[in-house]
Amino acid sequence: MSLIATRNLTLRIGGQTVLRDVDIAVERGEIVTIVGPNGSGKSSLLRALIGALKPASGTITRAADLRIGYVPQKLQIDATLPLTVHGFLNLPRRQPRETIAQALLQAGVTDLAKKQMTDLSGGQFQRVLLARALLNKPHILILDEATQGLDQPGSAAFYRQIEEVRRDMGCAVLMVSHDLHVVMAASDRVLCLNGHVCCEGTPEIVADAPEYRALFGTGTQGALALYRHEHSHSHDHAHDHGHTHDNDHTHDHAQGHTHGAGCNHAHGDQDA
Ligand SMILES: Nc1ncnc2c1ncn2[C@@H]1O[C@H](COP(=O)(O)OP(=O)(O)OP(=O)(O)O)[C@@H](O)[C@H]1O
Repeated sequence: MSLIATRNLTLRIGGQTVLRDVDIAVERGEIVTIVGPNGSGKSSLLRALIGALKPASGTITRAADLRIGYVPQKLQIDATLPLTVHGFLNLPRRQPRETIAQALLQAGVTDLAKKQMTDLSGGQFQRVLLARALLNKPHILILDEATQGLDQPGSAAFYRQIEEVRRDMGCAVLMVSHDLHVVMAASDRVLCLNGHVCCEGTPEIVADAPEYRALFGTGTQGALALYRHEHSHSHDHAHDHGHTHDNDHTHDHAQGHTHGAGCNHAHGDQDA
């Protein structure tokens, strides 16, 4: 059984249909990325999955006792409010010190506990949000454009952390991202949304799909190929999708046609 799945999910906000007849499913341990233009319903879909938005029609099925860790797109913290990272992670419920330490470790920010939330850099802030989402040891992590505002090395580092979390905790990851060439390479499956599911499959299949190209053009192809090389490793999946691994280990060096963009990305990725 899937961790979470929708069937003919239709969402309406303020009388407007923002998503129509969406069928998606996330399986244990896989990383699925949702891409799509602004206003295509990505955040709304995530909000429905976490139970914050009621479907107009269709169903959402969650595995029994499913624990979800959610990283929102934005979170405003009052700049005048003194609040340490440790204090923030104790909201709204007090957590054992050990649990907080473990979550900070998994998010790659062990040294931030005593810092003020308002003193964090954008990248540190996102990792603290990630730590918060990890507190309840989720079966699935749901991230809504978690790297918004980060530079490319920062984004690449963040996604690598996500891959590490997946490896260590075995959780599935469902994320929305605009960092197409970075995130697609870190994903087992990509889903392209535009009011409905336009296309889905491995990053390569989606990048080649006419529907995807019509929305995003072909600009990410080279960097994408380079990233497949950078990320060529085996995942410890609790399950295996034949269709998601076909191209995982294609090691064609893409430097020839990706050099300009690819060097920066690869550098950021390795430094992280
Ligand atoms: N609270 C709201 N009130 C009114 N309309 C909303 C609200 N939230 C979302 N919408 C509308 O629903 C549609 C889908 O928005 P959504 O935020 O899900 O898209 P998105 O793909 O996540 O966009 P972006 O990439 O810009 O974050 C848009 O037309 C948006 O204007």
